[in-house]
Amino acid sequence: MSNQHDSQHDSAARPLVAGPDDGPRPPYPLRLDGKVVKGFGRGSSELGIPTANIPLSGLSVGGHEDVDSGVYYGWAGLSPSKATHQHPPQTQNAKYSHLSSPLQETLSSLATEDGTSEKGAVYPMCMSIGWNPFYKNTVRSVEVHIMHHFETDFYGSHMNLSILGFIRPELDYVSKEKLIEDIKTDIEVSGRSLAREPYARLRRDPYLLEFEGKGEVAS
Ligand SMILES: Cc1cc2nc3c(=O)[nH]c(=O)nc-3n(C[C@H](O)[C@H](O)[C@H](O)COP(=O)(O)O)c2cc1C
Ligand SMILES: Nc1ncnc2c1ncn2[C@@H]1O[C@H](COP(=O)(O)OP(=O)(O)O)[C@@H](O)[C@H]1O
Repeated sequence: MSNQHDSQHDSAARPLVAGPDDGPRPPYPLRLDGKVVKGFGRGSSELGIPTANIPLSGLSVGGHEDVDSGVYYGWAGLSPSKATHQHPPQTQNAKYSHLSSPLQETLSSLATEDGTSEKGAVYPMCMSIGWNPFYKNTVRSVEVHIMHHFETDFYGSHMNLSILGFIRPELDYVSKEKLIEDIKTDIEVSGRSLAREPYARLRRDPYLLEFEGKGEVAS
């Protein structure tokens, strides 16, 4: 059944954190991984929100084929590449200027903390698993928006994901603008949810930087 959001829908009325404050409860963290592959090319060009896709098989690698479709938040580890070696300026989160200033600070600190090393880098992320009802996709996809400004793309990198909570089911929308508004709220919810200490500390989960034996590493 399709859940179409009507014109009464108000992103501003949504709760701004998801999941219990004392930390993720089973089945979280959910771990999955895969190589970053091409999607449908709509994320950056149509929505202004790039999403790194991993093959659907990433769900079965983690044993999570049955995971509900929807929007989730957590941490993403990226294998070393030109993208992870850049040291962008402080203004890197200018793209989040629509968000409240406490949240911009949270995102900024989450993005610049010692998450980068020669082993790769760990970033806050917000992701969608599903059929993208707005676009009526015929295949399920796993798409990750990393809350960080990259100077280059990173197709071919390996991405390790630790999902810490569920935000909402996937929905259909009356317009592209409504979809974008909800994704921006998802990004805000993810930043606030991950900033809580029991979630923030899971950024150091060693799994996030384990890439050996998981396929080629991008140059
Ligand atoms: C946080 C987040 C939430 C999303 N929520 C929905 C949704 O509720 N409904 C939907 O149809 N698509 C949703 N999408 C998927 C976008 O439609 C998708 O990223 C877009 O189609 C770009 O796809 P592409 O990268 O394969 O080109 C969401 C994406 C993200 C990153
Ligand atoms: N912040 C980001 N989050 C996710 N992907 C990003 C980000 N910045 C750059 N990228 C790059 O952009 C690509 C996604 O772009 P997008 O327009 O959604 O195209 P497609 O869906 O065809 O892969 C990712 O695979 C990645 O290489």
